[in-house]
Amino acid sequence: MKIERVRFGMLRVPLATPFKTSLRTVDEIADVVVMVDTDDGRTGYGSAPATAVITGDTHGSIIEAIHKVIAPNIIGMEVGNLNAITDHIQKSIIKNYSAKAAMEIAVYDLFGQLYGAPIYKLLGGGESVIVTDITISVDYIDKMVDDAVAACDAGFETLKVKVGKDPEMDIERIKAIYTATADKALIRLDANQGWSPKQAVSVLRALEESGVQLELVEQPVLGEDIEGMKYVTERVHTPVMADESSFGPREAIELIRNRAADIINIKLMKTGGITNAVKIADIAGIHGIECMIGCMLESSIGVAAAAHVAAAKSSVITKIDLDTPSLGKYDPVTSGVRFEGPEIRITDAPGLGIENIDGLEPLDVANGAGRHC
Ligand SMILES: C[C@H](N)C(=O)N[C@@H](CCC(=O)O)C(=O)O
Ligand SMILES: [Mg+2]
Repeated sequence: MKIERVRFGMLRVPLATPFKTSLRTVDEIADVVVMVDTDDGRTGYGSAPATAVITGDTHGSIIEAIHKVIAPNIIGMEVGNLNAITDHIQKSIIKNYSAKAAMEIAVYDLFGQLYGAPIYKLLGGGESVIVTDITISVDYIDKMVDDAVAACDAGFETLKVKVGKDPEMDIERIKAIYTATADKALIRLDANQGWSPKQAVSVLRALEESGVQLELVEQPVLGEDIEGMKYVTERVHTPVMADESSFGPREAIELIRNRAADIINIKLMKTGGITNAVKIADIAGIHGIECMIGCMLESSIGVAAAAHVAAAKSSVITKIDLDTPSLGKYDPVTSGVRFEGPEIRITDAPGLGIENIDGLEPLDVANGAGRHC
């Protein structure tokens, strides 16, 4: 089975309610979809969103990196030589992690099809049902409380509450949500880099002193501020998780060495795909550090790949934030991994098990389509 060509599509799914973080507000999932075709008529699927404020990637940059650089480097390669292909993907261009992730996901999908096994089994196997949290967007307090209560009623037992807009308001937001959802849900916070180190310590200490129990706080300060992460980690009881501070294995090692975070959030769009995600889980495992697997606001194609990694690495990846398929008005993918409220069920279909993607709009990239968006 040889890689013959790469095609592109755009996939858009409206959200049930806008997704709001300290960094951005979004009302639709919009992914570049890659279809990697083989000489024996198979197609592997991968996808990537434009999360410019986190990864620096746009739809145009994802398409250009794949079309001009990554695809020409792997066309003609045997799918069975997975390690050689992922090596080519990673080394063909620096950064461009979302483009690399989309391509790796598609190639792993093909690898699974080649051997007739789901990706999580090829990664070592594991439990095929995992449980995700759900995001509560940052908003007016009443709206956040209503969203949190509705999420609990829908069966979610862990809420990932977005903060980082205004420290004083954030304290009030969390106290109100904590009271309204008492004993029904575990609360994790994500400040998306919105606080200074001193603000983070003061907000978290205020919450701790008022008896609010938090599971963890994600990325309290700027991603590049490793000293700031360490400052917060050393001064609060609440476990601190690195998200924007941790992209690939190198950043994970630096964070662990500096004791700058207690937990690492692995996302395929930051690692450049499955290979580095597994490496980070292994590095963290060696150091006794737990990980979360997360996602960007992205389609269920990329999230399905992350679910396979989570299932295979469950001894280290103990926290799951794979909620975007639940935030969309519908799931355009109706086979493979199933997203049913908090439960994510991985089927034993080969690779990712994707048969069809509803509403996928083909992009004629060779003739210039999509490369300027
Ligand atoms: C969607 C997920 N729950 C999440 O919050 N992911 C990111 C933000 C992604 C985005 O802005 O697209 C995170 O910061 O953890
Ligand atoms: Mg985060």
